[in-house]
Amino acid sequence: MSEHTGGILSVDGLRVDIAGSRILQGVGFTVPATGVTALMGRNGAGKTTTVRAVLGLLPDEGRVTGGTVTFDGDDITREPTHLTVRRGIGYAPEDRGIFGQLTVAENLTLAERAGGTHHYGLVHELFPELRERRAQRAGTLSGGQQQMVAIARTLLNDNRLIIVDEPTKGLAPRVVQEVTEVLRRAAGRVPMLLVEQNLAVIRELADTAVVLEAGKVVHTGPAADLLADRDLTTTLLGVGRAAHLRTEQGARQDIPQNTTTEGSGR
Ligand SMILES: Nc1ncnc2c1ncn2[C@@H]1O[C@H](COP(=O)(O)OP(=O)(O)OP(=O)(O)O)[C@@H](O)[C@H]1O
Repeated sequence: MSEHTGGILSVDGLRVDIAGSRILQGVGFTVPATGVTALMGRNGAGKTTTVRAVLGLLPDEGRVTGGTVTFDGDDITREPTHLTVRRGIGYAPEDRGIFGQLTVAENLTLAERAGGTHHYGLVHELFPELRERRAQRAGTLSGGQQQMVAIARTLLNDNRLIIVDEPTKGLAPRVVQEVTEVLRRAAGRVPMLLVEQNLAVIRELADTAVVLEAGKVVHTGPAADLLADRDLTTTLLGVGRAAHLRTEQGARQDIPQNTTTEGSGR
């Protein structure tokens, strides 16, 4: 765990252009070295672009045109992805990034980072289901189980931060609940930057909230304070009273679908 007082990850004045358009307009926030930091914002606000810029994974037509990204005190702006990842950053992308034709065990083996320790004991302690299903093809797992594989892949290596992009997007409420539990187990072991729009998930997991709007940070603070302020969540996230009520009443039993993204199934 980092001793760096400024947080494990700092993004400062980050500007990103994609295909000639300015997508990030000077994004700045710090991810504390403990707990879950939620990166929130409406569709198209720039959440995925932010995490992809941090990881050096912008599309070919995208580039960082200003600002800095610092990990554990080191400047990693524009660093090649393989070097950034080796510093100890795990990433579960929005599409989960798992290989459907391969087994659970093969998916984990492929995630092993060369030269490091591989924490199979931890993965199987947190997710015993994956040991039971090690011979099953990942593509035949449920959505919740697939997300478990994606998170397990990040915990397998010596990571000091894991970044998880919209793990509940498009999932049915019951599966959202399963994925929330998976994330909770992971968050007990390593700090997490969680891109998420579902307020019930944020309420369950997040310590800190960072809200993006049109490529800028428009709010940073304790997640509980943001969720307690209905006017603010309505203004920043466009969520109405109904979402709040569902979140408050059903956070444990029946977490609602994404507040701004409808979806169903896996
Ligand atoms: N490859 C690309 N080419 C052109 N524009 C892009 C590209 N990738 C992202 N953008 C634009 O950048 C903006 C931010 O997109 P981004 O995916 O970062 O938002 P987001 O907050 O993650 O949204 P969502 O919740 O819908 O995933 C959007 O307007 C999007 O259209």
